Amino acid sequence: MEPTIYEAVGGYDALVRLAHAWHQRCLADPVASHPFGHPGQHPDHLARLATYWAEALGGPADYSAAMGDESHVERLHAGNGEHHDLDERAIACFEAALGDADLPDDPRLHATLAAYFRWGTGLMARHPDSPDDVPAGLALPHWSWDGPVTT
Ligand code: HEM
Repeated sequence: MEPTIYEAVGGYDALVRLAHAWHQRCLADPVASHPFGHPGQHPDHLARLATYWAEALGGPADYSAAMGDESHVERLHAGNGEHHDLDERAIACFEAALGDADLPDDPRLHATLAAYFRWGTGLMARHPDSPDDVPAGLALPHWSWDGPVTT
């Protein structure tokens, strides 16, 4: 059977490296650094982000089991107005981070991860007006080698 994206990238540890690399790229960017570094953000942000990505990419469902659902995550990102420039900068930082994180040198894997992140950024931007607009009980969305998983 074909490996999951989670397996192909190298599992949780590889996704933690990717989360760190993305965060470093964002912090170094004049636009993408703005959302980060405010007081009150979760101290385990990068581990939680990697756990979320693991689940979305075919790994264990630990985020949903222990941390939250999609509604929780989208509420964290909601209510900041439209911010297309920020989103594009964050996507560019992610694409650069793919080269920083010591991942398998596999162009299909890199393209799949980049497509996932672009899609995910769109999901996070769905509720610009208020976190109250995010419906309750959303399931964490999954991404496959063929794009979004629809159940
Ligand atoms: C424009 C792009 C993005 C920006 C600027 C951004 C920013 C942030 C910030 C500032 C936090 C910390 C929130 C807090 O603790 O108060 C956060 C948490 C998080 N973000 Fe994003 N994010 C972006 C895209 C994404 C994408 C594409 C995903 C998933 C595919 C994602 C998943 C998460 C998760 C899982 C958390 C942690 C939630 C938790 O603490 O349980 N983010 N993000």
